[in-house]
Amino acid sequence: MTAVETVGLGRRFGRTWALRDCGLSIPEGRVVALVGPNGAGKTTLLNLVAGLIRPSAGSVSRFGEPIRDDTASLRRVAYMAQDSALYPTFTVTDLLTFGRRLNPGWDAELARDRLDRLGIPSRKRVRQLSGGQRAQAALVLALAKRPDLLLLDEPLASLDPLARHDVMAVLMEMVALHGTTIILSSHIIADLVETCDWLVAVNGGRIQISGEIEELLAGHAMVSGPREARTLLPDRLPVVTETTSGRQAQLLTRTGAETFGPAWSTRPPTLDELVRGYLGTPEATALPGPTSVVR
Ligand SMILES: Nc1ncnc2c1ncn2[C@@H]1O[C@H](COP(=O)(O)OP(=O)(O)OP(=O)(O)O)[C@@H](O)[C@H]1O
Repeated sequence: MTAVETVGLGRRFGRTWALRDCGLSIPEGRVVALVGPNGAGKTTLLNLVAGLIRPSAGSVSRFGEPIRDDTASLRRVAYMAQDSALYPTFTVTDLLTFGRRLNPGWDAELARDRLDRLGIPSRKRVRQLSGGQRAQAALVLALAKRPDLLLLDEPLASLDPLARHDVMAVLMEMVALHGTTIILSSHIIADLVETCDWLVAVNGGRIQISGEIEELLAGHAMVSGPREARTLLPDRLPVVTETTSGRQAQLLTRTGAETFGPAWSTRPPTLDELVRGYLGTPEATALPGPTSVVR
């Protein structure tokens, strides 16, 4: 089953398109890394999938159904927004009471255990928590709802490295135990490598990549060799991006494990190299179709 499907999805603010022609099909049970530079359209996409804003064009469906405002549909989704707007005068206990009353499937044990483990005192008010503690509390609210689809907008941004690692482990547990589909945006690719198995890259309001990370890595190569041997590479090589450093040239290509003679070495890219290669070349795309061969 598809967890999220968008067809020709677009959202305009005034005359500016924040997101355009977005076609995505994300299978259930995936942990999706949503990446893109500042202002790319990531939050806009998450807001559309959460149903917080309406499309200016196209459509979104979750679990095969168009987004509706009814409680049954909303119950399946949790969204932790970037600014995790928690009521500042609420205590942590108030937040949990609020969560329990609003959500029939509320997992009180999960919420309590996690807050205890994080050492977040339940008597403290939201405004007395640190930025990282507030983010953790917001995440607890999202997790304890036990959603089928969990949307997280930069959940790791205010967390220290250990906390980031811990959050990713909790997300993995959610997927393993409940088959939750998770879409999380982040600027720190290293945090995503071990956990995410699907990549969506947005750039300038357009989707550049959407696919299984393993397949994407296997379908690309880092090709390195001496600059002066550049002419020995095939003319029609699908190059995503090319950099030179001293006498060395390095290309990210859509060629998989091909080899190009003794002067050139080929290896699969890392996730970071793949993402940087595409985001640095906004016109490149790894989506299927006639635009997929870059140059
Ligand atoms: N409510 C709004 N009114 C006007 N413009 C908006 C609004 N929300 C977003 N935009 C514009 O839409 C574009 C995409 O913004 P969005 O917040 O989706 O980007 P993002 O990828 O989440 O960025 P970041 O990584 O900086 O959080 C930007 O140009 C932004 O200025």
